[in-house]
Amino acid sequence: MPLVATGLSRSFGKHPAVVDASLTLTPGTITGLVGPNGAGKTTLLLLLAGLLRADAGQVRVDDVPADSPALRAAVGWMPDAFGTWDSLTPHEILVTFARLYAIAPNEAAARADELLAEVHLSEHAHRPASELSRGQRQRLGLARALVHRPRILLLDEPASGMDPRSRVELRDQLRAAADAGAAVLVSSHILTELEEMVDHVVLMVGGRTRPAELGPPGWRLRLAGQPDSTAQLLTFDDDEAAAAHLAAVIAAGARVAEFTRMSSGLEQAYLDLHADRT
Ligand SMILES: Nc1ncnc2c1ncn2[C@@H]1O[C@H](COP(=O)(O)OP(=O)(O)OP(=O)(O)O)[C@@H](O)[C@H]1O
Repeated sequence: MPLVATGLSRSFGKHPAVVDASLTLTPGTITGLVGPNGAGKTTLLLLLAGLLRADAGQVRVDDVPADSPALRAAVGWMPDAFGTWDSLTPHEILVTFARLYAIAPNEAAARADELLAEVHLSEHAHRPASELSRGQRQRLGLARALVHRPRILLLDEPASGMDPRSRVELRDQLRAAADAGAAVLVSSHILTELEEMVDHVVLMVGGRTRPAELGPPGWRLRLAGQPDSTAQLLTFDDDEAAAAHLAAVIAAGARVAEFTRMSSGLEQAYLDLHADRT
């Protein structure tokens, strides 16, 4: 278990932003962090990254209490908006961060080239970062987070501002990081997208964490000529079971006009939070 957080709390003045939050990040898995605006997700990510001090609770990595410098060396952190040094180029920015993580100069330059190719910014490698679009900045932020091959990867709304192709690539990049042994935590409001990306979900509401119990996904089946309101809602354990049911319905002579995978278990779990946005 590389990262176990227990009882983390943090207030800003009298306002409790994170209250007794606990979670475990396991190597090789991607965990989603989901909650309404103001739920405390960013504050929790900052506590986990060692970038904000907790009022109470602790973070242990490999069962050793993680003090901030040790934690920061193990963590790759991608904020929701990546602020660049605009007078530097993306290549210089990545080399600078690599050097801060004590990567040797030659290796740092090679790693920067490799990551810029991976996030499709090679063309921009040697132009000022001020020329990057918002989505391109996000991709540079991802490269920055990966530069030292962190064992723990924390990403705050990484897909925001990215175009659809970049989002698909992001999903593949996070899976590759997990397959290489990283423990990944990613916050997002885009539940369908998140569900395709993650292995587990932690819900957050009012500063508190709770594990999400996701039901099986639902399918909607509508026959030709049926009004929308009479469509059947069905649940299946997996795609195979859904496909078998569809085949049987058609074989029995039904004229199926629509067979659609519906809102995910995650979306329902989120709506069940009944949470007020703050
Ligand atoms: N630096 C700060 N000073 C004062 N209050 C803060 C500060 N940072 C966050 N808060 C408050 O703490 C609460 C949690 O904020 P946080 O940014 O962690 O939420 P979030 O879940 O990331 O929200 P969003 O989905 O909108 O990004 C909010 O009520 C916010 O107003």
